[in-house]
Formats: sequence, C-alpha cells, structure tokens
Amino acid sequence: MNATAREFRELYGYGPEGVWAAPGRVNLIGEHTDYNDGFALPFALPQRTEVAAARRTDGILRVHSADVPSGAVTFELAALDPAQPPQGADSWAAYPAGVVWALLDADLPVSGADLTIRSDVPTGAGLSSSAALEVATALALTDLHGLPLTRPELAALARRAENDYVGVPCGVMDQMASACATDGHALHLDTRSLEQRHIPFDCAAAGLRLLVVDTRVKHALADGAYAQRRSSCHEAAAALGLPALRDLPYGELDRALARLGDPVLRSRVRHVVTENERVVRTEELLRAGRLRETGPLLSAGHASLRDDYEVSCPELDLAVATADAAGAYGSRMTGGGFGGSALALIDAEAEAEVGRAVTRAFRDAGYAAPRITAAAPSAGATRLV
Ligand SMILES: Nc1ncnc2c1ncn2[C@@H]1O[C@H](COP(=O)(O)OP(=O)(O)O)[C@@H](O)[C@H]1O
Ligand SMILES: O=P(O)(O)O[C@H]1O[C@H](CO)[C@H](O)[C@H](O)[C@H]1O
Repeated sequence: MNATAREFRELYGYGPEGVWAAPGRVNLIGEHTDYNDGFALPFALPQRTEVAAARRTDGILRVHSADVPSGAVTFELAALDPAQPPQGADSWAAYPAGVVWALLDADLPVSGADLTIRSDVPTGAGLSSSAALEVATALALTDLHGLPLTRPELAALARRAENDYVGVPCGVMDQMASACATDGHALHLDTRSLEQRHIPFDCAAAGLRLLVVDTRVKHALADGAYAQRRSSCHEAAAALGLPALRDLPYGELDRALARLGDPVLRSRVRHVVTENERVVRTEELLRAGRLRETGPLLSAGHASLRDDYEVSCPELDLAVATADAAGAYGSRMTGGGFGGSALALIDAEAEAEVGRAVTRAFRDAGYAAPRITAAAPSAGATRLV
C-alpha cells in the first residue's frame, strides 16, 4: 500500500479515497519575472508531495503532515478567515487550509476533508515545497468534489491561497510548474496569459546533468525583501507608463532606463527586461537541441540577479563560482534567492567532480555542507491511487 495512504489509515482509522501528488520545481531561467507578467522556464523535479484524502460532509477539514512533528490540525470551513491563518507550530497548515478557503471563496463547493501529507521536496530550499503542497491539495480536493478546473486554473487558485491566505506575495510560476509540467520537458510560461509550451529538455540524452546545490540557507519569502522587489518593479512600470515591465521590449531598454532617475529602480528594471530576453533565447536554444549553449545565459542570469536585482547571497555565489570553475557550462541561483538552491548545467561525467569541488569550497568557507542532487525534468501533478 502507498505509504501516505497507510499513514492516513493509521491516523484517521479509515482508508483514503485516493492519493494525489505534485512535484517541486527548479526554474531553469526567468527569475523574478512572474510578478512582472513576464516569461519563465521551470521544470518539475522528481521529488514530490503526496496528499492522501477523503471527503467529509460535516464542514470540517483535518490536515496532518508526516513531515511536521505535531498531530492533525482541525478547521471549521465556515470559520476559515484569511485575517487569522494558523500560527506557530500549526502555521504550515495555512497552505492546505488556504486552498480550501480559495475554493470556497470562488464558490466551488467543498464539504470538508481529511488529509495526510508527506513529501520529499526539501522545504525552504527554493524548490517550491509550498507550491507542491498547495497544488497536491487543490488537485485532491477538486477531484474528490468533482470540480472541473483546468490545470492553469488550479495553479491560479493555489497561488491565491498563498497570496491571500498564507500571506506570501509570490507570482504564479511555482504553482504552474507543479500543476502543468510534463516529464522530459521544461515549461515555457507566459505569466500574463498563463499560456504554456512544453519544450523538450532531455539532458541525459545529450550527456548532460543538471546539478541542484541546496545551500541549506533557509530563505523566507514572507520577509520584506521579496515584496520590496515586487513593489519597485510596479513603481518602475508605473513611472514608465506601462501596465507591467513585461511591456518594455528589450530593444527599448536603454531609452527607458534613461527616463528613470533612481539608480536602484534602473537596476531592477534592467534585470527583469534582460531576464525575459534570456528566457526567449534559452527556449530557442532548447528547441534547436543546443543545450550546452544555454550555459552562458544561465551564468548571465546569475550575474544579473546578484548585481542588478541583489537577491543572491555569499553561499549561492560560491556555489555558482565553484561550479563554473569546475567546468559547468553555466550556473545560477534558482528561485526567489536570499538562500535556497543553485543550478549548474554540467557534463554527466563531471557530476562527482563538480559535487566534490562545491562541497570542498563550502567546507573551506566554513559554511554548512550543501545538499547536492541531480535533477531530471519530471512529471507535473497527478493522481497516484
Ligand atoms: N510536506 C510539508 N508538510 C508541511 N508543511 C510543508 C510541507 N511542504 C511545505 N510546507 C510548508 O511550506 C513552507 C516552505 O515554503 P517556502 O518558505 O515558500 O519555501 P519553498 O516553497 O521554496 O520550499 C514550510 O515552512 C511549511 O510551512
Ligand atoms: O523562492 P521561491 O519560493 O521558490 O520562488 C519565489 O521567487 C520566484 C522568483 O522568480 C517567483 O517570483 C515565485 O513566484 C516565488 O514564489
């Protein structure tokens, strides 16, 4: 029997109606573009979050996570209030409760549920464990209640839970990647229209590996820096008379920068506009099967995040510099930054060597040992049982 289903049975004393799973993600390129209506190119990880679930008819939601050392948290659906999300040891339960709140707020009827969660997506590592939890919960509840949402609608609902119930002002990239990605592909996302294209991305066939270096520096998006970047972008777009920075074409960047007085705003705009362009160029190279040539774009993306957007940290910079020096085609931080993970595109046979070099560099710098894994583009959310 599936381990999450077994845990459900042990905890609640009866069997679940099904088990659903949604993956974490790595963003290949297109960072801090999703709240600017821009482009991103994430792919799903093999690591995923499972949710075993059964309906209830009494307006009660019980949630339990095998990854949190506390019992089930119980909510009355009628009392779910975004002004009062659970706090302290129960704060994790805001993610599944937020999904139920978002469904009810959209007039999608949920009668109650029991849920058990378990995951192998590292939390707070920039690999979207929170989106995996939201999307797996949303898929379980919509399937169980017969609610016909498309995958982009499901992702938008999961994002609403995170923005308006949990209180994290993220964009939609993570939820879209988790809900919509397909095995062996990167997902080209237009975060304005939610249009998506599945781009073949078979590293193994090309003799390549994508190394994910989790620096173990916990990032926390709820703190102010992410929201600050977001509002700087919105301020710059307004100053330029644009709906969003997405509407500033790459070819007009210099002229637009000359119109912005504030040097900080100029840097933020330069990152977003050049990053959108890097996504476009990366997609072209992937489509042409020129995977290695994406390396310089990844590295340029990192420099832009470090210098113009100022969301890197010494551990991420060290991971990137060491991987590059050890022969990576390119590498960059991935996710929101301020910690979390870096990504390196390397030859398959260099995996052990690059891993050793990064581990040694972290030890020499006195940093905690990084967690290094290879990631293959994997499937999006699905029903398992
Ligand atoms: N399996 C899980 N069980 C319980 N809570 C989880 C699980 N996965 C994620 N979470 C919640 O999501 C939070 C991590 O979200 P976040 O800080 O945005 O990082 P990321 O999404 O990059 O991993 C955790 O602190 C926890 O509250
Ligand atoms: O740091 P993460 O939680 O993985 O990812 C965060 O930052 C990225 C930056 O591209 C996106 O804006 C995303 O919507 C947000 O959740």
